[in-house]
Amino acid sequence: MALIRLQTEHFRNLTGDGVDFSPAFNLIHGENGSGKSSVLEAIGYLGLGRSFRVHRHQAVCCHGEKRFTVFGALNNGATDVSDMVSTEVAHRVGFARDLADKETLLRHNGESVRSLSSLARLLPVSVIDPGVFEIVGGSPGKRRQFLDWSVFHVEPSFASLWQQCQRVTSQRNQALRDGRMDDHLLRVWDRQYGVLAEQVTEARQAAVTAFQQAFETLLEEVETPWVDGLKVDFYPGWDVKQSLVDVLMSHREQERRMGHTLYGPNRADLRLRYQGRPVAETFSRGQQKTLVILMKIAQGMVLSGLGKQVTFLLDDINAELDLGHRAMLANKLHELRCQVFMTSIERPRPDELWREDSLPEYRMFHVEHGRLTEE
Ligand SMILES: Nc1ncnc2c1ncn2[C@@H]1O[C@H](COP(=O)(O)OP(=O)(O)OP(=O)(O)O)[C@@H](O)[C@H]1O
Repeated sequence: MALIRLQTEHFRNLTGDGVDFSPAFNLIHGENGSGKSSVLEAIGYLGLGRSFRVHRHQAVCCHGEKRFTVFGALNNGATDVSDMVSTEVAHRVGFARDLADKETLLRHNGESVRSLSSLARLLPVSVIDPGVFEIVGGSPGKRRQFLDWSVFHVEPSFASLWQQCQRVTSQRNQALRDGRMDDHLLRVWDRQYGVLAEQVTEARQAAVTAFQQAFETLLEEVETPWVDGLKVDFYPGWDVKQSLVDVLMSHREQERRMGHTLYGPNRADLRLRYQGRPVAETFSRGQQKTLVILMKIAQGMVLSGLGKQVTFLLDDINAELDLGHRAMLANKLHELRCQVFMTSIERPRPDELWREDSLPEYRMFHVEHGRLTEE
């Protein structure tokens, strides 16, 4: 599905006029501080239920207002190229947040919805902003987030499984910190944690395998000098030659000393290495950004194989990327037949990104003082 209409109320500096989008490419340009990232952030709310820039809803609510809303209309998704550009509305979705009573209201086709994941399933949103560098050089948690995004979209029941696993982890942590807790009770938590950990890891492993296949195919197609020697490996959070329960037993004292769980899916990671060294230590900024965008495109390929269309939010495409890399990525996104929102300060030149005979369907927008208008 693709977002074909957006309307906001009291969202940052956006004036909120309804705007129609292309189900393919949307190129948005405007000066610093005009509202480009805010447009992407508002779209992100419909697919993520939160901001991808800040932790608190309060920050995105227009100064002086107490409530903000984001409404979107989605088409019915792409089963072939002609469907992909369909502008017929199939779903109406909404997100509203009241700051005073701290209440979130979610709507789908006029009805209230309780869980965020039902909105997220409709609009899989993949964000490419300055935060992507954390996927390479940040904590393992950032890479788990990256991985779990595709696990969730491949297997939607993963969200509640992961929630249960996190609940048991925090109860177990509490038990580890509580010196009076006897070993018998801790073993009960271990067993529960072990069962959930196996299920989480199985779902993650399946997603990683599908991702690795897509990523390899993609790397074979692109001409980047660093393609050979690049490895993305999944570490489940413990050495799976042993059962997690055994690992926990043999590290009981260490975990008691630290006061939290040291092994299991909450420690999983994706290890990115180039010629045996961490990518974060060897790749330039431009190479890191290219790598993460390719990884996200590979996730998009996996979802596309399941009949789901990803909406990519690419904030400031020009930063760190030369024209050659921008064009390569724009072409790959075009081949994927996904929806893309791309921002830049300068007006983009489609003829620089795509050859004339392979120009995608696109719309061009300008943002000025929070007002988004089609050119
Ligand atoms: N809660 C808010 N209420 C009103 N205005 C806000 C709020 N938060 C941010 N702004 C303003 O909204 C404007 C748009 O910010 P945004 O980050 O979207 O700009 P941008 O076009 O992406 O800029 P840049 O090119 O510098 O990244 C800024 O001028 C900012 O000061």
